[in-house]
Amino acid sequence: MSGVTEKARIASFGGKLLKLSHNATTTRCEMSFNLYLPPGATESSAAKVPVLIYLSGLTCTAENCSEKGFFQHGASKKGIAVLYPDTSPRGLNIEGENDAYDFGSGAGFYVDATKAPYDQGYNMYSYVTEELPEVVFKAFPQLDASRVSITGHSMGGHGALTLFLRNPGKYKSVSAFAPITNPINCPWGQKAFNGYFGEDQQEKWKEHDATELLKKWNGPELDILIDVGTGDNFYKQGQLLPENFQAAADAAGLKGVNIRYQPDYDHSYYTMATFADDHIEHAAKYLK
Ligand SMILES: N[C@@H](CCC(=O)N[C@@H](CS)C(=O)NCC(=O)O)C(=O)O
Repeated sequence: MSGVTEKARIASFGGKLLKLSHNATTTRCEMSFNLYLPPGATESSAAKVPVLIYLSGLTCTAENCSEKGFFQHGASKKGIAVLYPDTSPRGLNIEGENDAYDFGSGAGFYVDATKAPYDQGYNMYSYVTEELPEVVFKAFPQLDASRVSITGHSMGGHGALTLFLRNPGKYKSVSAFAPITNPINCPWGQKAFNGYFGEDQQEKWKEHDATELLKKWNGPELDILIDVGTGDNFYKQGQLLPENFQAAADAAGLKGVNIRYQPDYDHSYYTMATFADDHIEHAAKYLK
């Protein structure tokens, strides 16, 4: 596999979960990622397999969702590969990068930092939209680069929504679990954008804010599935702000934002595991 090191191959729901790594240029370090290949998705398979990218939340690596998100269950049935990237560069030795759970390591926020010192490698936007797919599609010719969807949780839900809304047509569909939908107006987002862009870069902040991006959307009709648990403490604390996202859609006359408030569900992977099949089904409508 060109440039990709395989560290483990684990049988899962009839397919294989591969634990992989590669040396990334954009993030200036070795990046780990996981890839689920559904049954039959071998190099010699006649038909190529579409891909769903799952972006994880704060503190996560590629492992969290692979181990307990239950995406492989639906992906196996639908014949969809799942790509699980890491959430930040690792070990760059930037001062302070390991000091907090919500900034730096494990908290790349799917942006390209422009403020020093984080501009030295914190480029998760370019990594996820360009470098990682390039590496993966080269190493795994059984995957179909023309059929890619995106989903994610919390910070990764913000990543999924913003990558989709910034790149009309690049992803066939988008969905999210408990996404940070209006980072410029919540503590997590403000801390991250302050550190990665700088306080004086408000226009730049808006370029990575799903609610702001929605206001300017002029792509095809939307069909966005979002699940938020009413028992989610981060929702209750105003970190996710799905009402702002819905209000922006309504004000812009955009149909197709389907936010489901799931009674009692919290911010944990019990929620992803419960609704993963629905999100696979949503992606499959556009990938198959
Ligand atoms: N560690 C943080 C919580 C961070 C958190 O809940 N992270 C979510 C994503 S935003 C997560 O998926 N954590 C890892 C897990 O549950 O496996 C805290 O103590 O408040």
